[in-house]
Amino acid sequence: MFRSLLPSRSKTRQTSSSSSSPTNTTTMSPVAQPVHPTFVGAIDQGTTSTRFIIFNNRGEVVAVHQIEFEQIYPNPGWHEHNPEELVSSVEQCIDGAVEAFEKQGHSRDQIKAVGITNQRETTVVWDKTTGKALHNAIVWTDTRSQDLVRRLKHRLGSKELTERCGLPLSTYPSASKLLWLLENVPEVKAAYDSGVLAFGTVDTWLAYKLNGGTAREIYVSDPSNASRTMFMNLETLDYDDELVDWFRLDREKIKFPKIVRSSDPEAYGSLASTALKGIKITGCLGDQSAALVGQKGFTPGQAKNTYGTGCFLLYNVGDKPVISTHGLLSTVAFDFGPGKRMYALEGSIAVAGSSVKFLVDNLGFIDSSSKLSALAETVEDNGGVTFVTAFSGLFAPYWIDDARGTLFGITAYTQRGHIARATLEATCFQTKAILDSMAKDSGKSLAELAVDGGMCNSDLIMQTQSDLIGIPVNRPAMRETTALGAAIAAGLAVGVWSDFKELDDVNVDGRTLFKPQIDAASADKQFERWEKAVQMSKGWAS
Ligand SMILES: Nc1ncnc2c1ncn2[C@@H]1O[C@H](COP(=O)(O)OP(=O)(O)O)[C@@H](O)[C@H]1O
Ligand SMILES: O=P(O)(O)OC[C@H](O)CO
Repeated sequence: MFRSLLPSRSKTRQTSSSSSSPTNTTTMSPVAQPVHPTFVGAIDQGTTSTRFIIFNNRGEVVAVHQIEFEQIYPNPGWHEHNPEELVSSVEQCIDGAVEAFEKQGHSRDQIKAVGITNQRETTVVWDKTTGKALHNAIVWTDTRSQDLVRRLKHRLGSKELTERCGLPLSTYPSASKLLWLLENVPEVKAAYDSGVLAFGTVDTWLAYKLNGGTAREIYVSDPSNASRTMFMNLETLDYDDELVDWFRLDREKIKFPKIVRSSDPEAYGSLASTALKGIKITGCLGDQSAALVGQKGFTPGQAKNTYGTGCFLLYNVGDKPVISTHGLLSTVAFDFGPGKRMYALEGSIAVAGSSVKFLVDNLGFIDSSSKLSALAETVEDNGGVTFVTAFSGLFAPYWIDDARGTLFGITAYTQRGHIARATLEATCFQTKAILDSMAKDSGKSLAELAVDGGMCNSDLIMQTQSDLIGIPVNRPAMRETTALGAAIAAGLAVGVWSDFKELDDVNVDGRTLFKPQIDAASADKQFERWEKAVQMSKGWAS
């Protein structure tokens, strides 16, 4: 039953070329000048890769180091990461980026603070007396808790959970992953019974380990991460005893991280090792919140859609949570202190860039993600093919846990290009469904969609998206918005920026606007077909 904590198999390749492709790279750009003497570092620990990026105080990327790490799929629907490898990938990225930074003539003490942003919900458990992980991290996409969730749905009060924590009972949040570990892994249960079990999302694990683990015992999380567990009350931004009790967990036996602000000069400690030893960690945001901050979505009504491994649309709804009645999540956008705490409505798509990687790694259609568009452009349209990429069931707005990936419309006419097109369209269709739900929940329609994330490098995907939703799609030139958000959170805590206003000029140049090129009637017709396919994909994993 137990997966061993496998040794690192990550590869690091260094190059001096400037590239935004998701390979293992160190990038040096000539933007930093002596007139901008302060810098902020950002750890971006995503689902498929880790990056450390050093920004100057104009929000420009000065140095990057990126490493892809091992994806562990022990069984169908299971997805794990080695927690030690996540930490070592961060450490290597810090060292690699600092090396590139110093080669440009800068000194590491010009880096004033470091922020963390991370894949959310992914669950790590460790022994607080040894600091050692007790199991591989269970990744947010993992569906092994499906049966457990079905059982929980029969428990009295299951329908009321969402009002308090903003999330639906599903395999996605951390709660069901933690319960699965307690039910299925004797070491985890033994640690719980003897009161030494520590639980955390990836932010907590990284802050703990980067501070030196048991030496300093930093156990913290920010509200944008803690709001993904199902244990946090959205109003109080603290753990809700009734929620924890509902999951039948004993707070005496399990160490939950303290929930602190997303930007804080002291709470997150400092780096105990690496080239930046002694530098404070002063910002922390779940990656989707960080992207909203990096797009400067500080005011209600602003939204962004991030096309990474999954795809996540966050819409700033203001300083009060809005509970969706149309399949969206309610979450904390960020907490930068009084008057600067915002909530978001979220549309979560489990499979986006991972469907592209599926064509590359599993089916060998192409040899890199960046070639998907070229393959899709070998044909004029999808040739009647629809791909419901429900590898982890379907998340928002459908929440169909027994759907699985299904290809519709295959004929002898179908070419690889048609399947490539259907793959990229799937994320765009699901985004359209989410925007429709958002309009129903908020009573407003978006005028424009700000985008980022690896998949947005494809012009074809962005054009398809704009065509299907009928509004312009606005893509920044600097696409590292997630890391920028973490840097902003960290920089605000130490005065690199004193308020949001100072960020007005950050990341505004060189944006590309994709405008709709098809009429609404043909977009609607395509969308109807997608909705039909979604309904037909139900029930496969029941
Ligand atoms: N040009 C491209 N076209 C389509 N997909 C791409 C392209 N470049 C990267 N991707 C996809 O983007 C994803 C990586 O995006 P990224 O934002 O780094 O994700 P994460 O933060 O989840 O690790 C990968 O799944 C990859 O397949
Ligand atoms: O790795 P990403 O960028 O797809 O983001 C993962 C999310 O945080 C999961 O909720």
